[in-house]
Amino acid sequence: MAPATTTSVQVALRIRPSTQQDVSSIPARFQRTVIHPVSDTTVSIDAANAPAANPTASPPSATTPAQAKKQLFSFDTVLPPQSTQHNVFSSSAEPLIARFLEGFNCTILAYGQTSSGKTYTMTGEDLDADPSDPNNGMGVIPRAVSTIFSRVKQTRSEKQGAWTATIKASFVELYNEDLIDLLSSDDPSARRDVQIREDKDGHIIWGGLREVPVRSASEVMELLRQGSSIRRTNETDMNAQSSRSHAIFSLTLTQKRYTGSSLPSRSPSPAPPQGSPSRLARPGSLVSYNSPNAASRIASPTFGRPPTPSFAVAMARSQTHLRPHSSLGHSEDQRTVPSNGPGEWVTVTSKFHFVDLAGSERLKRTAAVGERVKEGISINSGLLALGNVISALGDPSKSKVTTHIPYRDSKLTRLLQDSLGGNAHTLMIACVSPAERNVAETVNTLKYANRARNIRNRVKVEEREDGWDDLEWLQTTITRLRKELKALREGQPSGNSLGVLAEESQSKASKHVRDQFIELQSEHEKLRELFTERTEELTRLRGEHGETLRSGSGGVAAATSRYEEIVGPVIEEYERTISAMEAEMKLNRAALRHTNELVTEKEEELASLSERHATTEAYVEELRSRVSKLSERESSTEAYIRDLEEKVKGFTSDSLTDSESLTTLQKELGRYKELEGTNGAYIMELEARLAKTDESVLELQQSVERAEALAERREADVRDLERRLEQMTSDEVNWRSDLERREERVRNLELEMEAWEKRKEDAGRDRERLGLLVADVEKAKKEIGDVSAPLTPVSEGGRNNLPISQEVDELSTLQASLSEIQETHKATLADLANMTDKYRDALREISDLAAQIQEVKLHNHSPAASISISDAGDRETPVVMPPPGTISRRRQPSISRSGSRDFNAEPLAPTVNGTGRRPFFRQAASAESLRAR
Ligand SMILES: Nc1ncnc2c1ncn2[C@@H]1O[C@H](COP(=O)(O)OP(=O)(O)OP(=O)(O)O)[C@@H](O)[C@H]1O
Repeated sequence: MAPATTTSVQVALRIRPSTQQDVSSIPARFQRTVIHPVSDTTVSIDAANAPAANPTASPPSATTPAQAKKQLFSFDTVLPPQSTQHNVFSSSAEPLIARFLEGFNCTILAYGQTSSGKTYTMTGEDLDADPSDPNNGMGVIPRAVSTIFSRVKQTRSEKQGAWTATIKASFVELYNEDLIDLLSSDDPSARRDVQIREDKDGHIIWGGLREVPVRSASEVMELLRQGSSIRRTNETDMNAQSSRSHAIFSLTLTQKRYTGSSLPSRSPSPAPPQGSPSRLARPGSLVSYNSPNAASRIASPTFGRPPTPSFAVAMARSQTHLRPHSSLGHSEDQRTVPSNGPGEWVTVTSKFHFVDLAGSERLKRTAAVGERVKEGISINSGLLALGNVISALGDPSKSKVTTHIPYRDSKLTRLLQDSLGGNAHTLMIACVSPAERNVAETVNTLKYANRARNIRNRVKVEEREDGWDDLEWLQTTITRLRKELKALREGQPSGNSLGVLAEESQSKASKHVRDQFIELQSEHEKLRELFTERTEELTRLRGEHGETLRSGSGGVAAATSRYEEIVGPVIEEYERTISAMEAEMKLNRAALRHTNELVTEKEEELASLSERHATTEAYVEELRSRVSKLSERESSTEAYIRDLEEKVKGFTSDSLTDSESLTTLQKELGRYKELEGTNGAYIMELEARLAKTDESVLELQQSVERAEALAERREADVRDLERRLEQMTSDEVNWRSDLERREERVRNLELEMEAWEKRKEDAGRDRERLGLLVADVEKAKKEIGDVSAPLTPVSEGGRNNLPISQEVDELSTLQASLSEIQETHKATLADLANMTDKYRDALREISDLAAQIQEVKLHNHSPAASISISDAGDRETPVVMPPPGTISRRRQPSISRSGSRDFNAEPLAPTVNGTGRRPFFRQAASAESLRAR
């Protein structure tokens, strides 16, 4: 078996984009993005508002003092919000598929708060889409399934008959601490629970789970759809379709690999016979590679657990002379197969778990009530246990002192035991939301995910001999081996049994040695016979030789030479034969030694088998003793019950005879009942108080929410007022400059007006003068009339002395000066009219200005203006309150009857120098009338 290697849990961080639900459910001021990718492996989070999630948590990997609230976290991959589903799969999940096909167990685990995108990442959208299309919404599971099937197909065609694979799928959910089979064909009410057990090697077994053989990706999608439709989901305030359970979708890949150089001549594994061949074989051991449709409910082994073969499979193996390689202690890679020798079929089983956890949630934020509360508590407690396991495994400071990993604290951690710190390549995809509202949960997720990177798993491909867990098979094998050992010790082959042993347990080489040994033994026998024969002949010859010696010493020399002639070659041959025999004996001894070694090896194997058998027996014994203890306990309980019954009987008979004690007891009973009644009332009262407290908590929650909403509205109002204030401040500046400009113009106009008044006074004086002139002219005209009427007497009387022509001259002179004065008067009147027009224009302009000033005043006296003024405070002098005596006071218009502003009205027309405007208007009017005349 290949040695285990150490590998770290890989962690990818996925930041989801902002969703429609975020926009509608999170107040605008909390929608700000707080997490930002800094590089392909690092993110920074603005955790200013995040409460300390876990005071014992290790500090993040790097935090600069300058950014006390900005924290940096590092991961193996960071996937920004714009990452597509295809990006996520190819950058983090795809590399695991090669490991899975090599025979390693793998796990992909989606972790994060509710609504952070776990289900979207694992399952995604539209399972019927094309998995090779990088632009659709398919998640990690469908893409992985499709890739696995296409690679299996490719390997099958590459290796032809030397490789087979079968895939099975299972789907389980953990809901409120109950494990539910999502692919079970049973009626929901009769559905059997899935149990978690542990085998003697500490591997976790999921008992009673249905595993469905699958032959194509589309079959898997169908199962995925089927299971997902039953999985518990519900709407919460944070997610329209929130998973209310942890779900694990698993694929089990069983590969049969042929290790020989040439193609095998038979199928990898004979189909087991019908029926139950083994007393202890579980249904899981009845794996039929030829009947993929036969979905079986099995005691599904999790990571690292080999399949349990049936006795029939084991027997079939022994009949085909295959020795399980694992019993030789070889791994597949280390195995040395003779280049032209026969190969072996090796079974490798690996599991791929896809885990979609339910998200952690704050019950207040999800607005959970009733059943949702129970679900939320169960989800959170499972995740808390998971967090503790991650902390114990991944916190460097803790891992030094902690040896106990709290896997048993929840079913979730029991299920994931092999994936966290066990035999599996594990990838955690930590999902987070970008919104500020979720920053506390996001920081928590980042901390745990960061810590998970420190978890070390020990991974290996499990290739254990089929049958090690099959007690009946082990017992049969031990019995057979014992027989064979006995036969070997006695040196006589034991028919079929030895033949089976030789074929099963010895290599070709040892068989060859044994054959040679037998051959040599027979040869040795033959030589021994020859040796005896020759020795007899030698003895006879020696006897003959002695007789010859005795009969005559003369022929000694001749006899000796004759003896040497006859015996010499025989002795030489003997010597040769003996040395050859000695060499063969040496060989035989070596062969025997080798055989002895094999026997020793076999004995050791037998000893280890016996040991395991003993362990198994001890286990069985322990179970038996437990059973007997239980039955003992049961019998003692029964005895106790009988005893109690006897006592009750006795008590009844006693009570019949002793009516007093019965009465006392009845009284006592009555008292107890009373007490019970009081207690019941008290409990009810307590419950009512509890309900009230719940109600008030609810009310409190509602009022907090209302207050929050109100605060939000107020904030919006304040923002609006601030905006208006700014607008008014800028308006105020414009108005101020405009006003100053206009005041300047008014001042100029008033100066002009003064000049005109002066000119008007001059014109008045001119008019007076003209009036005098006109009177003179009138008088002159009269005089002329008087003169011209009694023309003759005049020529006779006192004035009669002036010549008429002289008076006529005088008159014409007067008329000429009159007409001249009239001309001047006309010109003056024209000037005056002109001036009056200008003055009216000026008045109109003043009227406009006054109206504008009034508007400004009205603005400045409105509440907003008050705020503005009070806010402006000592910065500026308010525009609406000019100092007394300035020109603006003079320009205040009064409201005439018609509603229009009347600038001729006296109170509104004081002049700068204190004189009223009325005389001026009257003068203007008289000038006007004069002109009209
Ligand atoms: N990367 C993404 N791109 C677009 N939408 C996403 C993304 N991730 C998640 N969403 C959307 O966000 C919403 C919540 O996602 P999802 O249901 O996967 O969250 P969850 O973590 O599984 O939640 P829960 O734990 O409550 O089940 C879904 O509407 C989903 O479509």
